[in-house]
Amino acid sequence: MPIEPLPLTARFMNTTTSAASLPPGTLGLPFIGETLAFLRDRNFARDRAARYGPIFKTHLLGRPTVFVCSEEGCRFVLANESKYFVVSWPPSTRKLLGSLSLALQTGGVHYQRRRILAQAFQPRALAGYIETMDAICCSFIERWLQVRSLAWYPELRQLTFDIACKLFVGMDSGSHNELGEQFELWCQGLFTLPLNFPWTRFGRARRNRDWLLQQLEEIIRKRQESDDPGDDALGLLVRSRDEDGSQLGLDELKDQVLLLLFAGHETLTSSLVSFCLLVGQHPDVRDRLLAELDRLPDDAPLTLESLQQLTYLEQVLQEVMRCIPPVGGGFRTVIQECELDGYRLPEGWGVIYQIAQLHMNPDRYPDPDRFDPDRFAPGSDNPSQTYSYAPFGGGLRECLGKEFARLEMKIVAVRVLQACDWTITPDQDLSLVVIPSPRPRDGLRVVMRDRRSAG
Ligand code: HEM
Repeated sequence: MPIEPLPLTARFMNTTTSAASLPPGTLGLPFIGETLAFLRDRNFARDRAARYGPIFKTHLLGRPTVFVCSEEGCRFVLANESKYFVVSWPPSTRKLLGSLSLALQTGGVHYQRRRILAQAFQPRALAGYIETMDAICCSFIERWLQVRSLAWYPELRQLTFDIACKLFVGMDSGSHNELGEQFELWCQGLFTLPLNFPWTRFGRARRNRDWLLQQLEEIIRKRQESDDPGDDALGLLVRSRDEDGSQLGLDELKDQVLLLLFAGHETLTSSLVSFCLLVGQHPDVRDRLLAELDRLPDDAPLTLESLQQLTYLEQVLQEVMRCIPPVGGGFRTVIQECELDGYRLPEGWGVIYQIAQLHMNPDRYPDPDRFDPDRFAPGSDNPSQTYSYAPFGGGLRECLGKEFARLEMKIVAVRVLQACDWTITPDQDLSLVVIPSPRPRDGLRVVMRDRRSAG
């Protein structure tokens, strides 16, 4: 997302005066504040924004925190990375990702590493991923059509993990070996209280991290010792040099690869299951998607160009991520006191820019709970070019894998639509679990039928 110049009006400006008041809201109980409600209540931000307005204060994970839910507010936070704000994931996430992970690096090192990692997401690299993504996806679909009745979320999770393992570290069927199991347990600790005991989720996840790093070390060492480190993302990282000409060290490579495996499948699975849910609930949208797919040349391999022509699919995916953003928001710390919309943001406080609430603004999205892909129709007042729409964040830390994610979502969507007719099984809980990323509570149980054999 391009960063537009900021209006330096009196409402959005740095200030060292303490005349401005703190945002409205409550800090909750001593020490734990409102942490438990935040972790358990999916309407936490919605309810408080309705009560206090789009900028409110609370107390989370050990410190006072301001939620920012307005378009201008999100733009201010995202455009002022490193000036007033710096990324600061919760303590459990920080410890499990590792300090050498791009998501935690800041300043010049972050900039430099981002340039290196970005090479794995250039258009030429992306074009080279299509065949693998397509082949893995089609093999999962064949299996689903044989099983016919399944919980889709865990299946989609395996699919995205297999793709990430193959494209990032060259490993086949990652979800079917111990790596997949350990990885799942590690993910479960990412957003928890950082209590390091053998019986806590966080404590177990720390041990899973140690195990995963050992495996990654073996894989990385082999590549480093080989004359040909390979063409996948790991090969690229092993060959890369920073501006001083030095290579990334083993510890950093392990953290960066772990991040890619995580980022490369957790959020993607969420967006795919939401697509299957929402399209399954809207037959009119599915019919329009199928009509668009009929225009794809028969049996021709998918390419970046042919996928680009699927403009209605693009709209549907945008609306899916508006309604159920895979990442609910981003965590920051105020590094220099500033003023936002007349409120003081003190140095040291936490800030969360809230994507989920941003996407529910009725002024931008009339009847915001309605699933309506025509909101993103070309030529209309398309909100995707503004800060009212930010599923991938924005500014210096905009999602590095955005184009990879969009590509994989499109390929899976095309193949699923072409091959499968699915019905959402009644009598299941479709309400969303939101941490670490949204998914239907019962895993989206569906019954499948092969469209191709139905003629
Ligand atoms: C639908 C899928 C995805 C969504 C919605 C998504 C969303 C996001 C968001 C909102 C951020 C910014 C967080 C912040 O502001 O602190 C982010 C960062 C990031 N994403 Fe994604 N992401 C997706 C898929 C991916 C994929 C497939 C990859 C890589 C394989 C990836 C890699 C990253 C990385 C490395 C960062 C950190 C960037 C930095 O700090 O400079 N993401 N993502």
